Amino acid sequence: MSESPAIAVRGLTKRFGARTVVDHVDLTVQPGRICGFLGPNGSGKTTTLRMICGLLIPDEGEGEVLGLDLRTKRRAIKHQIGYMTQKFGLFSDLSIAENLEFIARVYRLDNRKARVDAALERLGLASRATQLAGKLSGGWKQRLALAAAVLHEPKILLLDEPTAGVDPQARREFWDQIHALARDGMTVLVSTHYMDEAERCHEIAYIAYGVMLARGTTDEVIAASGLHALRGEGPGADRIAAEVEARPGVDMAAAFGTSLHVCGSDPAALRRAVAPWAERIAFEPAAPTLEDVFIHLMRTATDNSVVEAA
Ligand SMILES: Nc1ncnc2c1ncn2[C@@H]1O[C@H](COP(=O)(O)OP(=O)(O)OP(=O)(O)O)[C@@H](O)[C@H]1O
Repeated sequence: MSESPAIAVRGLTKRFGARTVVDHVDLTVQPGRICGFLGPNGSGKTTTLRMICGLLIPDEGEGEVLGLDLRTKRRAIKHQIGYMTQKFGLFSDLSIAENLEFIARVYRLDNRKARVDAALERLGLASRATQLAGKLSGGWKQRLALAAAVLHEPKILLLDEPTAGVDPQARREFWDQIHALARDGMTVLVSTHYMDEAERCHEIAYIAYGVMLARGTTDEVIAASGLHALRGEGPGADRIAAEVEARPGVDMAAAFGTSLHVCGSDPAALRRAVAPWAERIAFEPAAPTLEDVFIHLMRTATDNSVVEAA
């Protein structure tokens, strides 16, 4: 397919004072794709997303968003962005429909009734339209926030940790909605700390301390990490994580239930590391997880926040 990318940015950089919080980030995302941003707290995920969407001016870098020049067409780009922030404001004593109507009026949208009805329908809110927003559970509130973010039918949706504190069922339903929007052609950028959410993205970008360290589908990111893992089962396997992790060749070891998950870059060194326990604990090759990769990347990245403290 020769479709132009929804987002194609190069060398995006942002500094706050002496500190570079986003350092020459490149990113290309095709239309209708869901791209997840992961990384430690304060790593520049939100700042990167906000620059890409024209909400923040980069200090360096260039690119096109929806075919528009990021440096000169930020206003036009912003009009085509829907942004759901970590904290969204709802009027708790207005109903779901009234909240959406209010937002439509504030943003001076045309065809307000049709837009509100379409958003209610699209996000499965129609049957609850008259319910007061203040009485909604966390999951439904997120859904209302999502409806508000897409009311103007943006081409790009920006979600900043959209399901923090929401239960697994509501999270799953929320993500079904995100996929439905992407199927209709919306490009979605989402920051998250949840592995299950990362796995629901078409592709992910891992940013640590402003630098993009990994990019691709989850399988590609895991394969590119070069990590290997072992799973240990046997008496006391869940109690030796700290000892195993202290051995050379082990990146990390953690108990999962009664078993032990061990991971590192060199399979032979991993085997040597667990040899002292091999008589009572059976170690079998296991698939490294996305979490293994992220922890590995985080530990090998340089924390630039110390500059700030200096
Ligand atoms: N307007 C600002 N002025 C100064 N520093 C800022 C500003 N906005 C963000 N920062 C700093 O830049 C760094 C990156 O912040 P950002 O919110 O992009 O990180 P993040 O990866 O989204 O973090 P989290 O996962 O905690 O949401 C942080 O140290 C933050 O304190």
